[in-house]
Amino acid sequence: MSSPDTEPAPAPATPDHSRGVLRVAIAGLGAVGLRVAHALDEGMPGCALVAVSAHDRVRAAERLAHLRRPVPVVPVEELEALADIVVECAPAALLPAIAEPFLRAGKTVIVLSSGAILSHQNLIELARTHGGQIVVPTGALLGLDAVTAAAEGEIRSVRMITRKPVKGLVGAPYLVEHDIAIDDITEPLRVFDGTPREAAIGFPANLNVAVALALAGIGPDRTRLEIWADPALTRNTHTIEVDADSASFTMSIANVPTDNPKTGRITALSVISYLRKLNAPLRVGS
Ligand SMILES: NC(=O)C1=CN([C@@H]2O[C@H](COP(=O)(O)OP(=O)(O)OC[C@H]3O[C@@H](n4cnc5c(N)ncnc54)[C@H](O)[C@@H]3O)[C@@H](O)[C@H]2O)C=CC1
Ligand SMILES: O=C([O-])CC(=O)C(=O)O
Repeated sequence: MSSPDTEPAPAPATPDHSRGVLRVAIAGLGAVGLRVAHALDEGMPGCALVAVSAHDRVRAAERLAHLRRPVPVVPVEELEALADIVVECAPAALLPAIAEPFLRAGKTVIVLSSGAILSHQNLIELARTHGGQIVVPTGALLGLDAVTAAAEGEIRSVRMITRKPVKGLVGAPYLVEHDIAIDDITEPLRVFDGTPREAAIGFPANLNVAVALALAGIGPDRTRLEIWADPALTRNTHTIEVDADSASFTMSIANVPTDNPKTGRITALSVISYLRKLNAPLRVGS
């Protein structure tokens, strides 16, 4: 038996690409998806972009042509066979088609169209049955860690006030249905006062954040929500007021829009920070 002195030095650690690398797929290559794709392509320890889905596959291939490691553009149904985790950042109606195959395989789905979870709650059961996970990132919001922590105690009330520039709200089904014209307003106008459950239907491309807040806290029927159209604003702003037995807090965020005026820049960054934390030696925030 050799003594410790004479034992060969252990081989230097080298990255093992055969296992441990999470294969990431992106479904939807718009404001969020493209930014996340770039971040993954630039390199993220433990994560590799392996495939994307897009509405227009030719255009998507063009948008991805300059990636260092090009990936295939495939229909959403083909993503699961290629990846361990999918970032859903497509139109809300596609949520089941994107999420179901991954959840059935016990994998993880990062859901940006969080409003659509309310009308597809069977996905939660599917995740439970097969050992998959639906992750709703903080997205365009803030402080969901504080809200979920407060929910471990008793939350008495959660209120959110969203103010958006007119072009971020125009065309929302609720406005059309209720004949609320906002194109020519000169003063802030409250266009909605209700719950995230109602807003998920009336403002499907706008109020994912309110549903995320509701899921973190006291649910989509007890959370109160106001939406204002404000012609003087250039940023999507959300203010949250929480009253709980552990703490009361008020938080605000003013989001710089992307090319898609409905979506704040921080949304994609929230996904990127989530992916980066998965393998980080120091993880801050829950
Ligand atoms: N949770 C949150 O905090 C936030 C959620 N969102 C939501 O995230 C989602 C993505 O947002 P954005 O990137 O801003 O939207 P986007 O409209 O810029 O991008 C969506 C992309 O999906 C593509 N698409 C359409 N049909 C498709 C198909 N069959 N297969 C694959 N891709 C298809 C579209 O062509 C488009 O490029 C939306 O549902 C949006 O409402 C947006 C901002 C914040
Ligand atoms: O809620 C959303 O889906 C998007 C939003 O308000 C924002 O980007 O500020």
